[in-house]
Amino acid sequence: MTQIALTIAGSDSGGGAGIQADLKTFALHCVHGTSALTCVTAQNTLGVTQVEAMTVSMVKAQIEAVGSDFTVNSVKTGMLLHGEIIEGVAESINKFGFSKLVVDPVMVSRAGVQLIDDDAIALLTKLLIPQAAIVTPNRYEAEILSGLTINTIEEVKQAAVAIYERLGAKVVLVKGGGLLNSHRGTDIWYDGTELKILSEKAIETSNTHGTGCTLSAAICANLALEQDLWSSVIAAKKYVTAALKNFLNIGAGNGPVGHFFPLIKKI
Ligand SMILES: Nc1ncnc2c1ncn2[C@@H]1O[C@H](COP(=O)(O)OP(=O)(O)OP(=O)(O)O)[C@@H](O)[C@H]1O
Ligand SMILES: Cc1ncc(CO)c(N)n1
Repeated sequence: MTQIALTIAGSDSGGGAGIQADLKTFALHCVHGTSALTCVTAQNTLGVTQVEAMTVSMVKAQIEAVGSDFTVNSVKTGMLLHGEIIEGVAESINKFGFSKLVVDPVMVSRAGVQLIDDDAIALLTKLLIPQAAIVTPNRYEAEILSGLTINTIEEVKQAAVAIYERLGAKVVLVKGGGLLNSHRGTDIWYDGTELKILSEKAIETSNTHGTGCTLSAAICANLALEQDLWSSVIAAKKYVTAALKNFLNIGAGNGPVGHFFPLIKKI
């Protein structure tokens, strides 16, 4: 049987993050990838130079086209840009009752660039995070969502608990890529009862563009393949770590992870 995943996210012209990272990740998991594009970024390894939103009606029409024709096994959201797009996406998600929902609350990139309007943060928090099976903020997004400052692993844990308690998230996975050197491979899971540490040795590279999108897309793909949430996260962490080890040294800035490593290398 063919499993189908849907990504609702922005385009990265450089191909390392956003919808391009998601579709590659779905493909490498043998999951049929579908997409609803929210915005287009002119972006490369050096940064974002321009952003243009899709209309809300076009975003909803894409979700409608996919949801009305296919059995969608899982969904992820990425860069949503505006409050109006978030409202439209939340409406469409409710309409189709997508239950295996991964919300990557894309607000600030690892490079510290804001990727969402200020007023959209409150709507993301109100309309999407409570619907999600799992929410996957990076260090900076976790600071915004929890209102806490994060420098240490202890503070990552406090932020994960705060996001769970304040925002009604079912499971919170705070990603540690933006932490200090030795903690860069450490993520924290909190599900209301247990705090779990997912730790991989930090990889020495600046070619980390798209790690967050890739992790959430891999979780989404594993959910589509009917793995439970914890197994999906463990397997996704393995995939992103291997993709990072096989980073692509392209462009003048921070290159992307190598999504297609299973096809070319044995690791
Ligand atoms: N240098 C590194 N070594 C090992 N693991 C890393 C490294 N950088 C990131 N990771 C892992 O990659 C995953 C994504 O985390 P990260 O904090 O980079 O997300 P992000 O900021 O949303 O990424 P991006 O904005 O580039 O898409 C996490 O599992 C994190 O632990
Ligand atoms: C389109 C897009 N989505 C997400 C991110 C976060 O890495 C990015 N840089 N660009």
